[in-house]
Amino acid sequence: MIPRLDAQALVAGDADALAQMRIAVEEVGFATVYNTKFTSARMRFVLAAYRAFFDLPNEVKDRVNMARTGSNRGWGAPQSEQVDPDANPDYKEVFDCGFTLPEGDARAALSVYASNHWPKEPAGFETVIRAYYTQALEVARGILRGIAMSIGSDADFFEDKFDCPMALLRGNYYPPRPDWAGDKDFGIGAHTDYGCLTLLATDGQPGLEVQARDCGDWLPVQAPPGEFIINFGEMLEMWTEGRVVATLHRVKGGAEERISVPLFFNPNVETNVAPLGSSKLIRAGDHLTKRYAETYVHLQGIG
Ligand SMILES: O=C(O)CCC(=O)C(=O)O
Ligand SMILES: [Fe+2]
Repeated sequence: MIPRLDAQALVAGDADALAQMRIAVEEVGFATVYNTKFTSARMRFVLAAYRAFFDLPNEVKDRVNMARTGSNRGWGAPQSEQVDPDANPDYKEVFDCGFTLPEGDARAALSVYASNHWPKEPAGFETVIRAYYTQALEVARGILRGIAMSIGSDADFFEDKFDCPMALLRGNYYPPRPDWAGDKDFGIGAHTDYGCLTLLATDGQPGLEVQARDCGDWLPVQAPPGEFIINFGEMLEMWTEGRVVATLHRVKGGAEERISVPLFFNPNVETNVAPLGSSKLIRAGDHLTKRYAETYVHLQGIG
């Protein structure tokens, strides 16, 4: 069973919500979350902006193709990412944007803080997506407070490690599963997310499957617009000495097209995500750069 959490109760430190979060982080690796500040109408508006972008002809989207850059901002065409080395490149397409550092911050030279590539059309796309980015970061910060409390840490343990987060906001567009697709073809192949917390909005279409940790079965997970799916990534698993679990998930895809919008809430580049209490150093930026270089086809071999 995937826990279903009340976001506001969680942020307020409500004991039941924290107990459920603890099950989510330690046993399941996933949860769904309701009662955030996002209404279903607001989320439909954001999803519609992504849909309008993905509906453009490929020649138009190609003007912001990330493949011509050394980073991951802009459009990623179908087959531009291979999250599972044992599967074929994913048949989804994506649009990625990231964090803008304060003026003059020297970290702007790093690819994990690369400048965004905004398309000129659809009209208003940049404004809508930037506003969502800012609001989604706030929701993710609140959930991270809840995670910290649920595992017995200070509520603000993560705060200063996420003030300039390498947070990546993605729109995923899954066309109907192509008729040529075989056993090794996925909308997105089986993977764990690279960072700490993923806040995932979807258009309500089914498609996401999560691998049950006990029996290995693939369980469907769904949330309507206005509710979110959350999961925990590799950095948080390392950082908490395996107490928080990063769980495999995938999208095989079905007869209907589908849009999902994950916010990958990754910490500041310099954060040490080595197991707490160990004397090791694992820089968050190094882990993220390595995983990007493994999975984005145009970055393979870089990093
Ligand atoms: O589309 C989904 O539901 C999941 C997407 C996902 O796992 C990802 O983008 O990392
Ligand atoms: Fe994922």
